[in-house]
Amino acid sequence: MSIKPEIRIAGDGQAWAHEAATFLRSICDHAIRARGRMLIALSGGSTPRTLYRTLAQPEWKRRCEWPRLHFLFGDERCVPPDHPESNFGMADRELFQPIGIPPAQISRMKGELPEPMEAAWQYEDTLRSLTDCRPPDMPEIDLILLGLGEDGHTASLFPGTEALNDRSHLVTVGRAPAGIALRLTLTLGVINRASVVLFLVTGSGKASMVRRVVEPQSEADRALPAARVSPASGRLIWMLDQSAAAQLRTA
Ligand SMILES: O=C(O)[C@H](O)[C@@H](O)[C@H](O)[C@H](O)COP(=O)(O)O
Repeated sequence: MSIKPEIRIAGDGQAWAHEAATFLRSICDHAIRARGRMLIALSGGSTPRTLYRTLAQPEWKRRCEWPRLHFLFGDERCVPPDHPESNFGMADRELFQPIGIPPAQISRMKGELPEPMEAAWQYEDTLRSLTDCRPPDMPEIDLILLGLGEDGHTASLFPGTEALNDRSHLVTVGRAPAGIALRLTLTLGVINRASVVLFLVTGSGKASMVRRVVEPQSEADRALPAARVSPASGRLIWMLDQSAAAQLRTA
């Protein structure tokens, strides 16, 4: 049973980035008040980069309790951290360095390891250690940021791949049809255990896929990776700009 998503629509461009940053801070403040600290898994891609740049601006830097946050990643390309395609590398340039987040507050996926499954196992250990969670229980991440690909992928869970149906790992190796093929990714089990999942999607190019995922009309729609994100006891929120929301019927 899929939970009902919360749809938030902001103006295009900087208006969306400001609304997304304001909403993200409210989620962080709530989690920090409840638990004293917050585990947040970052997404890669160009959409979140706009948000990270906004959060790194002076008027935002002082508005978040950064020392209370511990940064994880939803996925990572199998490349070194200084590679231009590295999700950690992008977050480090756009968010961690400008704000001064210390390495002790960051747990990155080691995309540089020669054996990707070894990197996946190491990250599983990191997740379990940070959440003090033993098998068979599923670690609970406070907030997972996700993007949406035009093919309906999210994190590095691509349509028709084994990673999408991996139920025996917390972290697995995904295969992308283009670009860097091998990628480390959280599995749906971990994503759907999160307290809050926040999709960040902008641009008219995503509008038809947003409608298919948010308002599925067929089994094919419901089988899309992003459509299978449905936190069992958490919140599912879509932070859209007007262009990406243009084909939604119910918003
Ligand atoms: O590593 C990545 O790139 C992300 O995990 C990926 O799932 C991304 O969110 C989508 O491909 C959307 O990317 P854009 O935000 O660049 O459109």
